[in-house]
Amino acid sequence: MAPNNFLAAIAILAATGVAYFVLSGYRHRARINELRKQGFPMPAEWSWWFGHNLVIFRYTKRLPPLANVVLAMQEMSQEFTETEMFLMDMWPGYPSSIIVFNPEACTLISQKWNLPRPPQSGEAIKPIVGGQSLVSMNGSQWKTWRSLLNPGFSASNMMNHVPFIVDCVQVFCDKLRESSGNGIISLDDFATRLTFEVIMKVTLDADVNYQRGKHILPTAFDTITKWHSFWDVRILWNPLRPIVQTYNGNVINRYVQRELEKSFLEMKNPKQTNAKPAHSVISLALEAYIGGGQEMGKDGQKPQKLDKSFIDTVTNQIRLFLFAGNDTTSSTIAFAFHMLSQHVEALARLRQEHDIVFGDDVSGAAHLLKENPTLLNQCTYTLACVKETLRLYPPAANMRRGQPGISLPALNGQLLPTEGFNIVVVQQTVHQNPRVWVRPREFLPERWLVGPGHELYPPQNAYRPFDIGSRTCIGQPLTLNEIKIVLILTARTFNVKPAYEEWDRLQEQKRGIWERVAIWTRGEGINTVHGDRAYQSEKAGTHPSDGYPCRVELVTQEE
Ligand code: HEM
Repeated sequence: MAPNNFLAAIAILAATGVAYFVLSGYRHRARINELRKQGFPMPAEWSWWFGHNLVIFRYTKRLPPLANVVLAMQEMSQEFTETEMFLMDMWPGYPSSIIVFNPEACTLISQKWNLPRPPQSGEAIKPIVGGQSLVSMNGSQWKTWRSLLNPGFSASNMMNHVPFIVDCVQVFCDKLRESSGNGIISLDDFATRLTFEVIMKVTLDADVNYQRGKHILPTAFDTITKWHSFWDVRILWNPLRPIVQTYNGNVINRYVQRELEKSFLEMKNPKQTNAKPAHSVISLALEAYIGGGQEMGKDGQKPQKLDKSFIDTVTNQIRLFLFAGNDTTSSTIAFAFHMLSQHVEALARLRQEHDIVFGDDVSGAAHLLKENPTLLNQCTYTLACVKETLRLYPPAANMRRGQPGISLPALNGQLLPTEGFNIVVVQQTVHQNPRVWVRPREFLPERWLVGPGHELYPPQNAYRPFDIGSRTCIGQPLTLNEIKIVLILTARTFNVKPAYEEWDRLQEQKRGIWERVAIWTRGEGINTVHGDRAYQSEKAGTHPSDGYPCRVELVTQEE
């Protein structure tokens, strides 16, 4: 092709692309404008050029710079108490979404209609997970994989993991003990290392000793999540991001696939390899793959080797578990410590429960738990503290795709068409909806122990940190066991006190000249959300700000 023709072809292609973009943008905004005129609830400040993107900016500016975007959504929700849902036109950066905090509508979305997940729920975590996984699958593909992976996460299988989790938490305790009286630590970092160790064992049966040292897999994983954001364009548009994430993704894939081949070999030749009983997620999924001719094997024959598409998808699933099992649980552990540090009466009652269930000898609890994991079920107040922490600091949102012919009933009776929109359930707002929750912003574990009829009794369907329905979080039993074990083995030994004031002073001293000038001209920024310095910040999921700097002290005999 002559150079002139080539340039002309490029110009035509570019002009067609621009025309298509302008036309679809016009069509999109025209539809929103029409809905706006019809009274579809949405922020009043909307424009043909920017949709509602400037509104988000206005709200995020009222929060600390690293506050999670869900906190801005929660603030916005206060303007929509009549409908308990509203539309945000975020095109072209993100599909326009109906933000929902009405518990009754949530039951329709996840339970009654079980709406599909939108493509964005997979795309948003693709750099972390690598490709198709449970989170992005829908229909029969999701069903097949979910039933293959369910056994590994069943409540009964989780009991098999209790002794190992206890061992990991004991290392966590040793580290806290070494830190006591020794300066500020990042509790989020300690908890992240613990939960990574646990999830590696639960999914791959691998001992990585990450709390004490380095390991190639969590290091690669940590690099990927540090280069990840669900919304921050400073990270998302960094040209180096895909290179760093692909390189580290390949490191993880190679590791997971080696483990997969090893388990497959052990399973095919149990006598030769002296294989132990299978408890890990990967072993149980392989067992179903080898044994279950109906779904994964060919013609009912036991497969002799793993096929490529199975290997690739199972690798993505494992990467998903490593991410979800680590990020959400570690932040919840840090927030649970935070809540107990602020509510001494709850901490006292928690300790009392542990005295009753495990006896006065604090050092004996680990052994008792390993011998009899069902003791966990007797710790009802401990569970109540975990539930209340998850109510106030839920780490995950729920996203679904609207469908033709499906309309959401708003609180005021309006019917809102969902076709073409994503639906985002912001758990923070559902969990603190003052219409249905009594004293919504207070940490009150006792609400989980009172009976129906009591004013604190939790309203139906308004508590959904793991969401409800067939797509409920697969990791719920693991999470609850793990955090309960952490509290049982730490609460009577350590006092954890937030050290934000000291931390902020240290950061102030480290400021360079330009930073000081900038602060002198525009003033100190906001660093709390509703008075909470440990607000949910942006680090892949919703972690406590600045990694929860704190000091650890040993509990004295008088306490
Ligand atoms: C505090 C801890 C956790 C919270 C609050 C949480 C929350 C959630 C939520 C809200 C969903 C969406 C459900 C829906 O769309 O209906 C979900 C799904 C999921 N979670 Fe979790 N999660 C946690 C821990 C874990 C752990 C430990 C794992 C795995 C090791 C895990 C794996 C998953 C998976 C695979 C899904 C997708 C399930 C499906 O679509 O079938 N999560 N989680």
